[in-house]
Amino acid sequence: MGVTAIVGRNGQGKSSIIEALSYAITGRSFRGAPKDSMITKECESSIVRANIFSNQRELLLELSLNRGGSDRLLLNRNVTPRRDVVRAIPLTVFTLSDIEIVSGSPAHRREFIDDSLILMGPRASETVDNYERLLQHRSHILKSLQRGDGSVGYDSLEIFDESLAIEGERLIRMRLSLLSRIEPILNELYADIAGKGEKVLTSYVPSVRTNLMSDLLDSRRDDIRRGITSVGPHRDDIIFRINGLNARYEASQGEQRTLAFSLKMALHELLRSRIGEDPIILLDDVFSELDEERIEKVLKRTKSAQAIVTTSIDHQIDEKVNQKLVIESGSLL
Ligand SMILES: Nc1ncnc2c1ncn2[C@@H]1O[C@H](COP(=O)(O)OP(=O)(O)OP(=O)(O)O)[C@@H](O)[C@H]1O
Repeated sequence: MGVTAIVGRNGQGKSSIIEALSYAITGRSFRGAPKDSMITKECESSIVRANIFSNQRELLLELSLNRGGSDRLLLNRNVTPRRDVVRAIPLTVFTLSDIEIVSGSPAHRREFIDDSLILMGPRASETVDNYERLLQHRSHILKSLQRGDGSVGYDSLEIFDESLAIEGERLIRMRLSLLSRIEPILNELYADIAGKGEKVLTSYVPSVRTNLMSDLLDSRRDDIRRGITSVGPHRDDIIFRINGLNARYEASQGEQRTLAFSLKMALHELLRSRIGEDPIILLDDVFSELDEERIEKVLKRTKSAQAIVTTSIDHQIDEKVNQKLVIESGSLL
């Protein structure tokens, strides 16, 4: 347990270590980077090998990535499906771009809440997937009705919209329920880091005016003309208010980052109570806009877990973490 800091100047490979670890576990780059950029230039493959202590067990995780070929994911030397690895090694990752959950477009907040739902269990995960699949299907139907190529009839939308409305309403209910569980933890965390008396309120902003089925019906003609579904959870937003002010527009960068961190950590706490242990925490270069006091509070919050943090700020970091490693030109000294 405890915090390991990886310290180094810009461009030495700090983010690459965090990215390699989270890519090996989740199969996704938090920078949105394609697989090929995970392989050293002019090389054909790369290997991530990590000894991980998770679920009270020592695990050996090995991922080999091959340019233009298929990849191999091994857990304790056995080929293992990605979803089993994700389940075996719960993870909380917080990076610079997570500020966009607060400062970015509504799509970032929807992605945060849906990704969080996926971690909450198979039922929620299935609802997120089903809605996404149905929405894509509806988009195909709308486009072919728009073209008028006769491949689908208008009445196919009738049956289809019923399923979409049921799944969409279910997704909204799940998002609302998760938000109501996140909010008290978020408040506790935010007030601890930012100062007592700071109050965060979350509100869900639905695109639905009456109920989803009748709104789909009302907008059907327009949707066919535009080829898109104009109403549903994929058009909703979440507003975070700090002391009454909309954090997207009115909070400082430091406040936005603190709020984004508190959100991720609130989810971390929910996950911990679900699985009975702390997920591993990876924090990539997130201290830049935070003052000394906030950095200390953030680190204190991660101490009960196994955490790796990267930073270029070496100033007194040794006193705040359990061990410090220095990185230079891609190698840990
Ligand atoms: N596929 C690749 N092949 C070779 N070098 C790469 C590849 N992808 C990234 N690099 C290089 O690796 C170096 C380390 O990048 P990384 O983002 O890990 O640095 P960092 O220490 O986190 O820097 P910063 O503090 O600026 O965020 C960069 O110079 C980058 O250009």
